[in-house]
Amino acid sequence: MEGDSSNRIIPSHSKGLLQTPELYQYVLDTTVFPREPQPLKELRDLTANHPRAMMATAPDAGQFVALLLKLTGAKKTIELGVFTGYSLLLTALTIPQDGKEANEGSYDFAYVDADKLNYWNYHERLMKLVKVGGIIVYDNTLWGGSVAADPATVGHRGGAVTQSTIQFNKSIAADPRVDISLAPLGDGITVCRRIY
Ligand SMILES: C[S@@+](CC[C@H](N)C(=O)[O-])C[C@H]1O[C@@H](n2cnc3c(N)ncnc32)[C@H](O)[C@@H]1O
Repeated sequence: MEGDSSNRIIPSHSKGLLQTPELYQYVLDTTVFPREPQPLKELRDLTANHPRAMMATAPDAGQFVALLLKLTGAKKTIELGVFTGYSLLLTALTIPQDGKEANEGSYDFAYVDADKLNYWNYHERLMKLVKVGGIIVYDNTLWGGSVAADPATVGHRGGAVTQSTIQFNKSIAADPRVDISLAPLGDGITVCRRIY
């Protein structure tokens, strides 16, 4: 039957945000995996056997973060939430080797993928740590689509994290200190540029 999803194979990193699993697999196969550096591929393969493998940054979101790092020429970066280090390794592989110690107000780039209930606290702290013109990226800001789902159908990805993410998305949209874009890559990544 057309539109029947019962036989679909869900790509391992899919958070179900794209129209079909095949479309997500297409993005991975055509654009992401052919360009993924070998050490990242190996780390992703190792992480696939971890019981909490879904926590790793999705490779399509990671590719976008690497592009942002290059576009901004970031050298001083900070990351919150490491797990097996996919996003950390991609940052290390992408930024120049001459990174320097950073002080408050001098970070070029921050990547946040830690305690979802604390995203707004991280934001307030990072608004001091990241320089004006610097970038902050928040992962999982669509939280598996649950932010827009009927609360009755949200399941295990619902509850406190969904509510907190909904509030975070509202607050960041109303924050005049940052330019923003919520890119529907991976599990949703919100890119902020500090204005002042
Ligand atoms: C979603 S995973 C990060 C995945 C990582 N970006 C990657 O690509 O592998 C979240 C991580 O944040 C850590 N974490 C959770 N709460 C934290 C906190 N309050 N402070 C620091 N780390 C925290 C967890 O232990 C976990 O390692």
